Amino acid sequence: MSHYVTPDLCDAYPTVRVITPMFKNFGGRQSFGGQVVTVKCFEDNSRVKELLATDGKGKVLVVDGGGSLRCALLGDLIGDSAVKYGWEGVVIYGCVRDVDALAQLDLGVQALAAMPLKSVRKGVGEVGISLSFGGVTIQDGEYIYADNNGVIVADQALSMPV
Ligand SMILES: O=C([O-])CC(=O)C(=O)O
Repeated sequence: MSHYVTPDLCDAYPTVRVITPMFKNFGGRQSFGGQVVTVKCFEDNSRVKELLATDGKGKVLVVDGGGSLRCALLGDLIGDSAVKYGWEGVVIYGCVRDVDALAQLDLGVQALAAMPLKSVRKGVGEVGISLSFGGVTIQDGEYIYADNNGVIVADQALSMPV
């Protein structure tokens, strides 16, 4: 696990794309980053559950949940699965629940808010497509870095300046 400081990355790589500040840290990792896997789903976390039960080493799942504040797309059970499968973290343009448990996990989690209701699971959602939220477009396979200062996207892997 690498430690990333997004202000230092922004200074070192002026072309990074900075997502509009709106995410909060809910995970046990204060800083995380990796190669992006994209998923777009609205109030249905079927794809999130499936993906976080596949190998995630070096990867961050980026979920465009349409900004819905009406249900959570991730909780402690799916969070446990993400840890088991080696994911670096999850960035959710939407909500999470079981936040006290998420805070104990060796996983980065950034989302808009906590929400106690679960989502439906009807198998609806698209994987690997281009996402746009927070003023930024994110492609599957790009790189994302997050800490308590913000969330940034780059088309190449970044390393901390020495
Ligand atoms: O099961 C869900 O839909 C979300 C959740 O609460 C969990 O991951 O524990």
